[in-house]
Amino acid sequence: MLRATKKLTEDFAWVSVEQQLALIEAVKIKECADILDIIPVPTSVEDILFGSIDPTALAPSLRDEVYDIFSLSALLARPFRVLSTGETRKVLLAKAIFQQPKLMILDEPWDGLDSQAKARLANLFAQLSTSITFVFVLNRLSEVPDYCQQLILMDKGQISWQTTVNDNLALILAQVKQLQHLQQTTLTLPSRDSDSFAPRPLDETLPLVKLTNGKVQYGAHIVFQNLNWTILPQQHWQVTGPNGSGKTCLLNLITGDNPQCYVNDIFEFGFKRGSGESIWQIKQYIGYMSNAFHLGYTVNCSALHVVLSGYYDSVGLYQTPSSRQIALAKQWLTLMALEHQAQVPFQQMSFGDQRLVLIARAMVKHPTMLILDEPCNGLDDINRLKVLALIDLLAREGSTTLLYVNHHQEDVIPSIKHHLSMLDYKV
Ligand SMILES: Nc1ncnc2c1ncn2[C@@H]1O[C@H](COP(=O)(O)OP(=O)(O)OP(=O)(O)O)[C@@H](O)[C@H]1O
Repeated sequence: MLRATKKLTEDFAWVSVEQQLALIEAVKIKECADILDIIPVPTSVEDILFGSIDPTALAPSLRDEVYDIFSLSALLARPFRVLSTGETRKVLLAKAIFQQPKLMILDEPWDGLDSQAKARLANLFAQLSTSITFVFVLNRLSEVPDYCQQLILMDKGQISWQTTVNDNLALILAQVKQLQHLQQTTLTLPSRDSDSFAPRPLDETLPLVKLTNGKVQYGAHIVFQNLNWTILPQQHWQVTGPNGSGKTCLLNLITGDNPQCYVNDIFEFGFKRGSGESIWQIKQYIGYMSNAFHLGYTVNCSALHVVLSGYYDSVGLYQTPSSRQIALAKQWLTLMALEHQAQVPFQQMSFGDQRLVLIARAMVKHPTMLILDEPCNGLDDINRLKVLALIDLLAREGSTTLLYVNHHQEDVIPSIKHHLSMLDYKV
């Protein structure tokens, strides 16, 4: 048994969100000062990459290309646990490539990667496909690489269909497009709960958010600076920028989850930040969903309770919802085709189903501001299109302002007409 395990680790590399989570958790435990009772030395990116791999054993051309694709030189000395979602994914992918396995299993490898890294990595995989066997686990049919020879469709834990990839792929894509069209034409949003406290801005004529000379800095590393951003009610924005450019930091200034909101000049929802308001006074205006939020939603209540927690901005449900709220939350689950899983513990659901539940949670109160940071990661084609259509419906309804971060160019939300590029604020 031991021999089999050892052989596997040499010949086999696996990249998935579960691996990403496990590594983050392992580093957190290793660095937990409460357990160690000493000041821990942070685990650097270099430790993660070359803990079990000898860098001198790598072909220089491969090493240089991977360094270049993922901008690794700038990351090597950084503590692993402070990396952005996309940077963490890049480290995992680089480690898998450096392992030089015979078999590489890549579960949604592109999720979270910026478009430049994605395109270059796809090229590298195409080159490596002559010497490595790849198994891609993908939700988007459009992402199936053309060197894949077999396509397997899974349904409810079973192989439902298997085919050789040739013209079939074009046929399947056409069918999916038809289904997407059907999905979009029949969608309606569950209504708002008029009895629950659904705050609107104190003064509708003022901007919802005004950030003046915004800056986020960690030690000597200035993530962005001189960022001026005014968001008016009903002005929907897309925020773009490469991995690590500060999109999440910026949005977390608004939600209050980044402590640097107190050293920035931020006016939002009628409050000047740092003038005695509580974080909950801010959060009541906001519906929020991000990769980090998903990974941090570790409470194991039912899917229905997760949706209901959106009314209270809590992680887990600690208040008694009204029968109207329960009925509306059930409607959201039905809309996501998850009504049969209402009582299923959240942690037992698939990653994609969890994602749908958390998106419903973010939208359930028809918030004043809906902040969605890469909401569609882990969703299959049909659910992705459905979610994008729902977000657009909510934006068009007229009481929600949308802030949207996304790396996939095809995931367009028609209502969004404004664009903030983090590249304009790079130092
Ligand atoms: N607590 C922290 N300490 C040090 N650096 C941090 C901390 N939090 C974030 N950073 C750094 O700030 C930079 C911006 O991170 P952020 O998560 O905002 O990037 P992003 O644009 O959202 O990236 P991605 O597209 O990968 O999600 C990253 O380089 C990250 O390493």
